[in-house]
Amino acid sequence: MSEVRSPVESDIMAHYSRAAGHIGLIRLANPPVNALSSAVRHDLCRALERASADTGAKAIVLCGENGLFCGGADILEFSKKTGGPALVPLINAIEAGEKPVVAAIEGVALGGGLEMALGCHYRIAHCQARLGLPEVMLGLLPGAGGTQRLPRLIGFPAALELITTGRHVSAEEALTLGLVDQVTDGDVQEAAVKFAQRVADEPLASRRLSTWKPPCPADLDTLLQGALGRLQSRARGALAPVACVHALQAATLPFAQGIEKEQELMATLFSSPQARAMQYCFFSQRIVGKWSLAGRANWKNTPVRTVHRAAVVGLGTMGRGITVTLVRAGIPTVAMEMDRGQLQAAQQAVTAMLEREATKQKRSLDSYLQLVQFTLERRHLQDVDLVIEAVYEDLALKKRLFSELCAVCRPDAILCTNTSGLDVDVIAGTTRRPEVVVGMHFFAPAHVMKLLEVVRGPRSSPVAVATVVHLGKLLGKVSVVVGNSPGFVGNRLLKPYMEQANFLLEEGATPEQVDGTLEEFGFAMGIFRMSDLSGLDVGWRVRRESGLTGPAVRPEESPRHRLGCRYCPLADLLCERGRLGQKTGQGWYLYEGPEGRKALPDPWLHGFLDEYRRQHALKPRRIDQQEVLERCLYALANEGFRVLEEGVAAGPEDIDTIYVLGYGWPAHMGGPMYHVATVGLSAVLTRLEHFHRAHPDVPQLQPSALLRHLVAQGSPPISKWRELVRVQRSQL
Ligand SMILES: CCCCCCCC/C=C\C/C=C/C(=O)SCCNC(=O)CCNC(=O)[C@H](O)C(C)(C)COP(=O)(O)OP(=O)(O)OC[C@H]1O[C@@H](n2cnc3c(N)ncnc32)[C@H](O)[C@@H]1OP(=O)(O)O
Repeated sequence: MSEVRSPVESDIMAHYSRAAGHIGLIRLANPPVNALSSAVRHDLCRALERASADTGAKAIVLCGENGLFCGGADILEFSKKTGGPALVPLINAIEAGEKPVVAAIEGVALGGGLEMALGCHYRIAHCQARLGLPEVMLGLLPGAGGTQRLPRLIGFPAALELITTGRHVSAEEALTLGLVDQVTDGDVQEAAVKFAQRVADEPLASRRLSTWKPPCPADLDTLLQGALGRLQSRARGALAPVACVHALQAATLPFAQGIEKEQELMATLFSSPQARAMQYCFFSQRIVGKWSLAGRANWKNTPVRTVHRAAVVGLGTMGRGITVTLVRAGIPTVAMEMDRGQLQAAQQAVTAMLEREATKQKRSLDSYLQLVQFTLERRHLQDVDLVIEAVYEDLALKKRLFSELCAVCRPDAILCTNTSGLDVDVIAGTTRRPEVVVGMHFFAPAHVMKLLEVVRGPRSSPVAVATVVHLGKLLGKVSVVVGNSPGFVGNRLLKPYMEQANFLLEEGATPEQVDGTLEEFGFAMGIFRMSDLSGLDVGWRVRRESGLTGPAVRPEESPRHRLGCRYCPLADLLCERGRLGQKTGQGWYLYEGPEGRKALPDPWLHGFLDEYRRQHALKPRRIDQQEVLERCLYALANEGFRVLEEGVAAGPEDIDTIYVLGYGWPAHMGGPMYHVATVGLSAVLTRLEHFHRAHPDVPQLQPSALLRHLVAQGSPPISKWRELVRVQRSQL
């Protein structure tokens, strides 16, 4: 492809040149993702003017540099007042132009990027490209005509699904949906130029989506009402998905009216606290990738080892999910068990999971199965680059296993433990190579949940940490590097949160009341429903091992106190009665039977709570929603400040990412640290002081030193905490 570029044009962010065969070429050049910043929009307007004035160009190809079409509007600009041409009229101008415009999509076309492509008259995609309207994930809607053009092009049902989930689709799926006109596995710009030459003289009128009548299904109202109902119950107070449906509803109106409605809805979302919170989440998930260790090693200067072959040892629920995750990412994996019966059961389960995956990805099951080797034999671990241990959460067992792994694996093999809170350094200490040992804490179900806590032990090498973080990215996870503290970050913060919920039961609340309040706040699941789902025995075992309950407790000790601090034995009492949660059909709730899913209020439990309060002379009182939220969430965030003080997490973004991706904290509320920053640190401090005065035997309610310090500093914005904490720690 020949093109003429002047030196001046090479400096601008959307520049115009001429490709072969009378085709004008506009290239977006705003690395890393060609976001449509005000400067890009400005230059794009100029480039369009030049292209339409160029009498030598019969058609135009619009493409992006850096192997990527466009990542959408510049999210950084959302919190600033920026000028530049607005996107809606710009896209309207592309569509209204007299020359056909062909979008050449490679890499991604997302958000405003895809909306711009929808304003083009044709779309050609590279086979590896991904397309989507993910604005809902940022608390917004596709407000550059996307809610109006997409249903006109692909119909309401598909548009509704794409816009309300923000899901990216592959080029192949985009072709099936009619979202693109052609897919190529060659050079997409060359294909687009050839395509543009072919269509240069075709009439344009029928290619302008704004003139199309949307294909309205007879049951459109039912479809949209059904979606609204589902979203309102699932999105738990999130505004954006609901606004997306309303905007789509307006696509039945003439285009100009539909756009007006879209803009009106966008304006309310754009300035909403929810959108700010979700955009904070977006950037937090990128900030956590920029880890650094105590020395000078960090994400930029540390080499990564390629994992050509991995192994998973222990094929229970977690091990199976981890195996599927590795295989799905194309990594040859040894899947090992110690017991033949267990291995057979795991092989069946993993095969069934991979079969579902193959159907979803339109791939053959064999292409997955050939990547996995099920085995009972240790010798198959000899040539792997990385092992993930996923055996039962028992320190002695893990220690034994790691000393065996050290003997059998290559000296440079990285040895990871999927413990959810045990001391990674103690495990590492059983090997001769503690530097290759790293924690890799997956969340259940491991093949679904996006979060990975990467636990750096004090002796983990930077290369081992970097390799595990990189592997996490290949597996589609967001890795957060955390310190080796009991429970790491996620489970450590869960403890005070759970404790407060339990204390509230002693004081007069019911599980339904606490969960209802948390779910109304936006949690996918209240704390008691979540405990029932994970199994009450998990925490019971930890408490027995740490001597908080069970035979180690001295008989003279009060059941409601341990080591001078308040203790609530309610969960232990349920476990002693065999009420372990969903798996036994009874826990904090009643289920239709063992493994039942629907949590029903349990009259027995209510009677049990009454009796417990009587026995312990606890006078039940009315507890309002505000107290439930403040006690549970402030205690959790207070522990978050301690975790920051101790350097177990590098910044509030790390904690918030962990809670949003791993613990069902609603993204539209930002995360626990973002939440307290929004409430106001001074107000949170006052409430914690109040609660601690009322409950002096609960140390978790005592405000942390960092919280006090931040308040004393005038409550700086959350974006400044990371640096403040880093400086404070470096002075210790
Ligand atoms: C009063 C009414 C006012 C109305 C005003 C209306 C204005 C808006 C009009 C229309 C609506 C359009 C809205 C949008 O388009 S919103 C944006 C939609 N796009 C996205 O959500 C895409 C977000 N990006 C991604 O998903 C990924 O970054 C990726 C798939 C593009 C690339 O992934 P990967 O290779 O893994 O790289 P990173 O994620 O690490 O990103 C690299 C780097 O780039 C930054 N970045 C990515 N996308 C954007 C963006 N859209 N804007 C700004 N910056 C972006 C990212 O933060 C990383 O930065 P770094 O950490 O500093 O390196």
